[in-house]
Amino acid sequence: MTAPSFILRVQDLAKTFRMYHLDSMLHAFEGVSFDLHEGEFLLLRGHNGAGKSTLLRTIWRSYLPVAGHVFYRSNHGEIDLANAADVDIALLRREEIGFVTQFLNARPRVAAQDIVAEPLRLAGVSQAEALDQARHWLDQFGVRPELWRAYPSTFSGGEQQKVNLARALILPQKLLLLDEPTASLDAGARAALIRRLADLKSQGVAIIGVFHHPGDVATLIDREINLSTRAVADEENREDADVAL
Ligand SMILES: Nc1ncnc2c1ncn2[C@@H]1O[C@H](COP(=O)(O)OP(=O)(O)OP(=O)(O)O)[C@@H](O)[C@H]1O
Repeated sequence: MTAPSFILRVQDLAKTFRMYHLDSMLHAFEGVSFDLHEGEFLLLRGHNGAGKSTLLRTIWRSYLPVAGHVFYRSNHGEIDLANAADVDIALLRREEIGFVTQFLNARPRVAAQDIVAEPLRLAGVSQAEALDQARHWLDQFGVRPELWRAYPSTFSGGEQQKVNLARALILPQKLLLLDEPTASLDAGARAALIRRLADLKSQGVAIIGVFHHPGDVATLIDREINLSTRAVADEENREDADVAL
């Protein structure tokens, strides 16, 4: 049987930060390689400072790596995210790759429901339908109806996070990067998030996530990479893991 082709192939990826004020370099991670396929859920583990967030941000291309490749099979063809033009990265972020952090980038005077509906509007969904779905997801994540038309800049940390998740997960993407998305969520919202991730995974969305309480997503995990020990674990067959760190 031929192995399914990858969505993401990370090859010998390394990120170093230059600490100008100290005139020194800090190695966040190096030699990271793995493949990710449709519908796979990869958990990133490691101690504080092991490089988990930095790896996600490098794949998302907030950071440029100092070495390696991030081959991504987009709907427009294969592209190396490590070397792609900013304009291509912007397009992929709009259409195919999602990134959820614990922090909402709240824009002034934009209502919660409009923030959540925006990805659907950009995808051509009508205003009425997009708002309907936005309210559905705000409700699923436990945002009170009286807040739907309010501005999230004044929301609590957990409420902002719920708006963030509703927006990020409203439209299935090919690749989803999650940086501690459960950090400030209550139990109800955590359960809603896990249900939504299971649903997206079954639709073929490939997911890479960092979770401080991985037990939350235990049922979804296919593979793990530990950036502290460079160990790789494959749920099904450790010997056959196509991950080489
Ligand atoms: N912009 C930056 N400039 C300089 N150093 C940075 C920068 N971002 C991260 N680092 C350093 O890179 C290392 C990895 O940080 P990172 O945030 O990726 O770790 P992490 O594994 O996500 O940690 P945690 O579990 O604490 O969130 C840390 O030592 C951090 O200080």
